[in-house]
Amino acid sequence: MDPGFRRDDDGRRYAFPWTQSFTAVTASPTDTIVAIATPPGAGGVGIVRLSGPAAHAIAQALCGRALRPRHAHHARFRDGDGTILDDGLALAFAAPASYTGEDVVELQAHGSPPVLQQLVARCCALGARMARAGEFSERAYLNGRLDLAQAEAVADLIAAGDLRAARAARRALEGEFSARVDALADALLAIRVHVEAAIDFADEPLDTLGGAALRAQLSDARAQLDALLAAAERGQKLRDGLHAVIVGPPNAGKSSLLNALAGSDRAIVTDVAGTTRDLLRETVRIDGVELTLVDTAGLRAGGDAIEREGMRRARDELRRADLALVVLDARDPDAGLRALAGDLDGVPQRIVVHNKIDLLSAPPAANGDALPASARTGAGLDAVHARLRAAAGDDGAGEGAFTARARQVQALRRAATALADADAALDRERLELAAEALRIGHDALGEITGRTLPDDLLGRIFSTFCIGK
Ligand SMILES: Nc1nc2c(c(=O)[nH]1)N(C=O)[C@@H](CNc1ccc(C(=O)N[C@@H](CCC(=O)O)C(=O)O)cc1)CN2
Ligand SMILES: Nc1nc2c(ncn2[C@@H]2O[C@H](COP(=O)(O)OP(=O)(O)OP(=O)(O)O)[C@@H](O)[C@H]2O)c(=O)[nH]1
Ligand SMILES: [Mg+2]
Repeated sequence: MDPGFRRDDDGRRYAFPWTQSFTAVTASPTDTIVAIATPPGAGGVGIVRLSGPAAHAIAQALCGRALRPRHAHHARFRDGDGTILDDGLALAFAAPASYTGEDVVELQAHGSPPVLQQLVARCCALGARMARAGEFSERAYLNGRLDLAQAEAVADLIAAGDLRAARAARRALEGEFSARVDALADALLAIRVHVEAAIDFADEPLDTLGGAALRAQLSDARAQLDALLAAAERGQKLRDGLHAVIVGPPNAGKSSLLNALAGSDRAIVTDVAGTTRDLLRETVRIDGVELTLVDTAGLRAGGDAIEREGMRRARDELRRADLALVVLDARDPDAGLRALAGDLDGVPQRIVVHNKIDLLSAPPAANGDALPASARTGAGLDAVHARLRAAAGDDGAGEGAFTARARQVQALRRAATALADADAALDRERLELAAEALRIGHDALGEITGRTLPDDLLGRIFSTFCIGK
């Protein structure tokens, strides 16, 4: 049913083989690439990875023996003059059964940066060249081992800041996102075939050509696409983590609260109203969940040119926020809230903190949803933590969530617009227009998995990966 894909023994999906439109991009790379695959710095073990047709010959020269694929060999890695660079494990994979789909060798040496660099240099002397960022995964993609969404999920997995994001990237890597995109693309293909066939019977009304079934299929596809778009939008947030912006009137204690939540003296705190001007971003982890906190300039009328620019940046940041952490002076919270006027409109979530409760003569009265706290004494901060944690955990990390990228969300939006256009064209029995809109929608979906791709996109995507990945 889906000839573009096969499954491996574990049931993992691989895009294979590539469709016709794709061969132009897959001109087979013939050079052998090398890179340090482990992170920079000293470590217990460091891995140098080779991929390409000369990988086995280069490794054989280094190790002084042939390597049996998929067996670990303990070997001495030697320089050109016979000097021992290191001893370690060599592991060979024969094409196509490897990560990249090419011949691959791993030299697992001691994790010493100068040793690893020398091993790379020796591989280059033997005919390899240094890999570009993301080039191993790019080859895995070009060889049909991973589709594009899966390759991007590899990079997202590596970059995941917490376990939730890592799990969601794993699901995208397993192909859950790709499978839903492909199912939708298949449905669109069937609809396109139907419309193209109907065009050939131009004098018949659509009704007599199975029009009702066609319209039902299209409306079904649109509903599926909307659900996928919503899931991908949540997936984008999962990848990026919750973006919480601290706002409030000057001097309310926003910077003090940032410092208290971050557990360090990041922001300047003074009793001068208008201390903070620039945005200050800090990544904090609460119970293993990562979120970004942004401290901003206090919002009020007036102020000098610098402060006004600070407020402009604060409002700008607030428009992109997932959550506003509103800090008010507990001694007069209502005045503070009034000063924020319409600034909080359109922010999806908010947590209101009444700060400086240590200055109140009586304990604070319950005040709606607001959390009484003191950035100075730490009172009430546990509740602020808990609310932030709940907000960050409530952004789609549930069962079945997968990471997605802006590129993918945009492609889904283009597809949704195209399907709406197709529907409108069918309303007016404009079959050619509908066919064209369906083609645009189909292509947009193909861009996500990389089955149909504008030329310049590949390089841009893989260049954001790490070297050695
Ligand atoms: N040492 C090491 N660990 C690693 C990697 C690696 O490259 N080296 N990986 C790098 O990202 C990840 C694992 N990814 C891999 C994916 C496919 C194959 C592979 O050899 N695939 C063959 C055989 C499949 C099998 O026997 O199960 C194939 O698909 O045909 C290897 C690693 C994580 N751990
Ligand atoms: N007593 C008391 N003082 C606090 C508390 N939180 C902050 N302050 C003080 O309030 C003053 C202003 O604190 P900041 O954290 O700089 O306030 P801000 O909201 O960042 O102010 P701007 O950056 O100017 O908008 C400083 O003198 C802080 O020490 C608190 O919980 N209790
Ligand atoms: Mg401040």
